Amino acid sequence: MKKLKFILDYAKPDDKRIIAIFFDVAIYALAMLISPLILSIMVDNVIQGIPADNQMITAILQRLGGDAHLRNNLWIGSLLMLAVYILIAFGVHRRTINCGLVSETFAENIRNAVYDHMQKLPFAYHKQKDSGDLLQRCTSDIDQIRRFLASQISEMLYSILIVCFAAAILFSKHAKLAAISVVLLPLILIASLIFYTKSKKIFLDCDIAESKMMAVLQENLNAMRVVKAFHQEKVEIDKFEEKNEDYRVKLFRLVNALGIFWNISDLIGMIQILIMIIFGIQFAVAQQLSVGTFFVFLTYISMIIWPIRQLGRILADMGKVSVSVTRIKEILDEEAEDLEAGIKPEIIGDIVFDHVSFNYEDSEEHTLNDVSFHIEANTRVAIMGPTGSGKSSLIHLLNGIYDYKGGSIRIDGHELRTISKAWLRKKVQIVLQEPFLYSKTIYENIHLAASKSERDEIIKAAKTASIHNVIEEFEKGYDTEVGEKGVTLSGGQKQRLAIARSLLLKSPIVIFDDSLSALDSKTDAMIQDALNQLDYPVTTLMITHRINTARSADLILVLDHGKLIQSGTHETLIHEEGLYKRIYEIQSEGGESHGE
Ligand SMILES: Nc1ncnc2c1ncn2[C@@H]1O[C@H](COP(=O)(O)OP(=O)(O)OP(=O)(O)O)[C@@H](O)[C@H]1O
Repeated sequence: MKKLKFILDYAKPDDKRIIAIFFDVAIYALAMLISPLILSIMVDNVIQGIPADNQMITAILQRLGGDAHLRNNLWIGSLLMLAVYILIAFGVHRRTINCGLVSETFAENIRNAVYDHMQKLPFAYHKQKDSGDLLQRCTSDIDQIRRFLASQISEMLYSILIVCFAAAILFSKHAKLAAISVVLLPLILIASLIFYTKSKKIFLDCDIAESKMMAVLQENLNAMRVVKAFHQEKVEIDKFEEKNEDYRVKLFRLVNALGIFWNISDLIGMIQILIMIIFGIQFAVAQQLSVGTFFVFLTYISMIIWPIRQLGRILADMGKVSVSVTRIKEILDEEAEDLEAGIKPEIIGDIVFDHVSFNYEDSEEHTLNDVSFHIEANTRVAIMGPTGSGKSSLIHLLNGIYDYKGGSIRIDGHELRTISKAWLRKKVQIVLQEPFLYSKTIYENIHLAASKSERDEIIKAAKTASIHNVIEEFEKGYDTEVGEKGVTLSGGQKQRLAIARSLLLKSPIVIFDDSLSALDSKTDAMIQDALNQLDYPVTTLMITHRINTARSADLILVLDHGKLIQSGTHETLIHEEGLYKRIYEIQSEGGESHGE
């Protein structure tokens, strides 16, 4: 019931639309039931001249000019049949449109709701979740419900109307033959229910096999660079073929099971029709049944068998819809981040870490352990340390992507947790090591977060990031498309574009997450000079493995295993026994240690 309410909440069908669907299905079912009746009247009462045993039929025949007139003008009967067929087409057409409107409205609303909600979920949620699974929930699961709304619900209604009315008409015409005509139908119903209950696992296996195949495909497309670099084409092809083969086998099992079910139910259905024909002929010979009524029996029984065979299918689909609703609800039930809650103070950029500790949800160990330091506003800080020492984790605490577990982080004296996340993320910019660029123009990519910026501000930011000259060399300059549709930028060019994008916001705190790593020393130095000459105060934090980048910093923080093991300036640290001095010595000898 809750799940139905969930579907209706998003489908938002108004009462008029629901009434219209009932009306369309009723017209369709009625017309389907009337057409064999007209044929039967034509055969019995018009062509054979047998008097009608029903007052209403007699009255209608008389209104149309009487049996003799109709016999001489058979086109009148044909015209009536045509009108009924037009009614059937009208009912089906209207039903498709109205059900389509409800199902498509549902799909659009739920897609928007899920997408909207996913944007507001914390980064930690996205990090934990498999993106392929999320994608499947947003596409296949929604489509499963959409298809059910588009066809199965009206089909169910149609089946109920047809089965009830056809059975009632048959029993009113010839109760004995009617009873004989439905004697095997419970068998078909039972076969259908058993089949769809038993085959649930086969359906599920198919879905799982398909999603595994899609996961390999998705991973392969994302990792194409690694595949090529390590010559893994053959391994990848084998991996895909294995999953594809598994999917084919599961699908074949399903097709096979479906084939067996359809054949068995076809056979029972045909035996049922045969039984009806044998008894019907006997009743006809005994003058207890007219040819027209016999024809009505034949048509109605075929019409009843189909919905009964389908019932199991509809129930199985209802099971799948229920699973899909649960999977979509799981996303929507996740608690969204309240980005606006909190204070919005002016920020200059004074940062204090006071005995800060942090660990990820899925990890018991401290990623950062009792880290304390003070960064004065408008200074430049280098963060160094071996890989996995906690550098990136530390900076992600600073813009509220993750929440610290112990201690206190204060920006300009304000406890970080009390500051609105939306506000904080405007004030603390992170330039990632591997920045993401949209498939848009260079201009739009830089312009992204600071939509109000003028063109000259964009050019100024690009100059500071030492990318302006490169952009100018492209034929379309700032209007050059990047990504899938356009030029491919080098790692260093992407980093510089991302730096320009971040600088445009003029945030008081800018963090470079090893985002100068793909630049040569000359460009690195040029950017640092430009940063020193910014016409507004900015506190800069740079994660780096290079002594050359760190040496001019006002403060160098050295992390190891989540602890702050050294802090000071280049001059003090090279005279102190420790990791910094070792890295310095190795890099001075000509090599570049990456802090290992
Ligand atoms: N999302 C996550 N969930 C669980 N553990 C994580 C997550 N991200 C990082 N870690 C773990 O936290 C520790 C610190 O990682 P972090 O990325 O902060 O190190 P780092 O110093 O920036 O390393 P690198 O120089 O290689 O980027 C590592 O042991 C890492 O495996």
